[in-house]
Amino acid sequence: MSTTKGLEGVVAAESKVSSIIDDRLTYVGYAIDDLAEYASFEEVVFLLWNKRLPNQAELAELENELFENMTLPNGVIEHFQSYDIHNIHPMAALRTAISLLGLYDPEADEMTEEASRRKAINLQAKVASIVSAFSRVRQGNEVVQPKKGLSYAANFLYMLNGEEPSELEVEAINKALVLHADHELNASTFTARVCVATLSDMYSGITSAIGALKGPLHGGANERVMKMLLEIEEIENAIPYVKEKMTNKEKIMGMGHRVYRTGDPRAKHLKRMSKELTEKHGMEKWYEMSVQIEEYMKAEKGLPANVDFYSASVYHCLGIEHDLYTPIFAVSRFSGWIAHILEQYENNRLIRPRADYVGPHHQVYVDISQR
Ligand SMILES: CC(=O)SCCNC(=O)CCNC(=O)[C@H](O)C(C)(C)COP(=O)(O)OP(=O)(O)OC[C@H]1O[C@@H](n2cnc3c(N)ncnc32)[C@H](O)[C@@H]1OP(=O)(O)O
Ligand SMILES: O=C([O-])CC(=O)C(=O)O
Repeated sequence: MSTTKGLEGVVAAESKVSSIIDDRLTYVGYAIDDLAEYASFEEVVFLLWNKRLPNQAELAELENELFENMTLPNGVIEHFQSYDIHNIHPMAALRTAISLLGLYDPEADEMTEEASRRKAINLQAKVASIVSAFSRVRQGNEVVQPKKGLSYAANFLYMLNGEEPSELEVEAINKALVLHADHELNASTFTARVCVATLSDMYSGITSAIGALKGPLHGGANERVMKMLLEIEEIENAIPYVKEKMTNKEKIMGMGHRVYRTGDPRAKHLKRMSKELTEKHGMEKWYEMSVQIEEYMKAEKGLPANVDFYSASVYHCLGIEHDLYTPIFAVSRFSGWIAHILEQYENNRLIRPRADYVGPHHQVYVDISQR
């Protein structure tokens, strides 16, 4: 048997959700550049789940359903209060909270289209509330209820900070949510599909996917990009810092990608946003430092920046706690995971590859007293 380490280049599913062809990303055939420029996150959610853009009435209905389902069961908030929250990573808390949420849903194992749709709304609505409630509880603040009339992005910031966000803040978060929503068969989406291909339930699929997104080679990279920028501290330290990392064979977070060769088409949108926000907040050094790292890695190693790279300085300017960066990624990616889970259910077959056994053969069992 031949193996492909990391399944590189292996085509493991057919999908109508998103595509990466010649380094161009589309959601259901719509260019990411257009969606990032013009679409609300709710429109993208509708697109990914229904494979078409909504009309006004359909969009209003989805917005309302998401709003109506944002309030969390008390048990989820109480569970945040039940452990040493300061020593818990919010991705671990989110993973457990979603699993817990499944226990409150009498239809968790129901497989009808209608039940799946209700679960999809429930999960997408509540993930923003869970991430913000975790942060509020950790800071010793009251959990904030969503506000009618605000968009999903605005409500997320409102529940997080307890005050209505500015237009620029909403634009930044909406754009980030649109850009992170789906990405073909990335590691966490694949994980979700493998899980539900056993005909397990949607809560299990999403919980598994959160676990995969949490890792630093995937969604966990954005938090580490900010950690790196803070360690670098001043612009003149950037290149020596990167050179030393490369000499030590350490990876530069936010750089490189399994699929993109010329560059990640999402990065330029976040780069623009980073420039605008860092200038507005007098934090230009984070942007300038990032540009230097990006240019060095491209020129010296041929490695382009990925979506995680500039999102770090964007979120930093919005005053978001650094360990919430990956949970924000998850808030957005729920939409893609759900779209893929629905697609998997529609045309399911168990996903079960083989392993090339490379261990010893013909071992003779020896009694424990003789070992
Ligand atoms: C949303 C997302 O998930 S985007 C990705 C987020 N992850 C990161 O930003 C973490 C940093 N990047 C990486 O670790 C990788 O580029 C990945 C995981 C994204 C892709 O990995 P793979 O396709 O498996 O590439 P792999 O890790 O095998 O790297 C190939 C070569 O490029 C080098 N390389 C790849 N990425 C980096 C990096 N960020 N910094 C330094 N060197 C790198 C590797 O060291 C390796 O070099 P070698 O052939 O001399 O040993
Ligand atoms: O596709 C990947 O491997 C990782 C990625 O960029 C994403 O999930 O957005």
